[in-house]
Amino acid sequence: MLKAEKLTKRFGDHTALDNLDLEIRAGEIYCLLGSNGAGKSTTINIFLGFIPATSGRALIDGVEVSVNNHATRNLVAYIPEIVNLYPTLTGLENLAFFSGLSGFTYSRAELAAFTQTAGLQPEALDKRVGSYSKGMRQKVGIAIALAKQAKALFLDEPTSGLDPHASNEFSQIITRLSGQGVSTLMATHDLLMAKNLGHRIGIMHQGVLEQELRSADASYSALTDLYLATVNQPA
Ligand SMILES: Nc1ncnc2c1ncn2[C@@H]1O[C@H](COP(=O)(O)OP(=O)(O)OP(=O)(O)O)[C@@H](O)[C@H]1O
Repeated sequence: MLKAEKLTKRFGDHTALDNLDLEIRAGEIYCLLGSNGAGKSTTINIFLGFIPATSGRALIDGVEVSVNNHATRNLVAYIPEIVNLYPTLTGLENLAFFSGLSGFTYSRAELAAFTQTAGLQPEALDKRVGSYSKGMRQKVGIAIALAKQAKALFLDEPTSGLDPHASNEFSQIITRLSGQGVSTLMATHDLLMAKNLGHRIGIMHQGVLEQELRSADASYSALTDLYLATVNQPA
């Protein structure tokens, strides 16, 4: 479903992403770990078509990603730490607007059903997003993914700053989407979440995917040791 082939990104003479080979199957949740500046967001930004790769290819459902490629943009949804919505529009209006950009027109009842699946309280639907908590904004982000019928989800530190309850709710929804065949690439600093939510985990260091493992194959403590050994390598 998601594939990177020798994907490389240079900013000037700095290599932010170095020959990344990666494959994520339909329904798989893949968590990318790595210290600040390891290349996680760069990877996501290339898949989203926000920035061009210097060399190599990113493919979504067999279609090569390029900047402003609407074919691949329509297949994906993006949930960053703070979901970017229009604060003066309500949750429902934001959802109608963003799903409309992908060519979908839904009735109010259909939009409300997406927000319900995403876990947003019905009484919030007609309130302006400016009054929403971080967790509520993320639920609108998930509702947008559902409404767009996204095949791939890109999450960049989505639970950073969420309380444990909201974070747990978020994980449950991602797991449910995975059961429906949605592939997820999530950049996170939360090793426990990666272990509990991810099917596979990659650890990046200085632009290189240094380690890949199935989360079922390592205890939390073994994952922590591997992470520290990877990110503490000398430059
Ligand atoms: N637009 C840019 N121009 C120049 N350098 C950049 C740009 N974007 C990222 N970089 C550099 O590329 C490297 C990888 O950054 P990236 O944001 O992908 O890291 P990250 O793993 O997501 O880090 P964090 O955990 O802090 O979000 C860093 O050295 C960063 O400074």
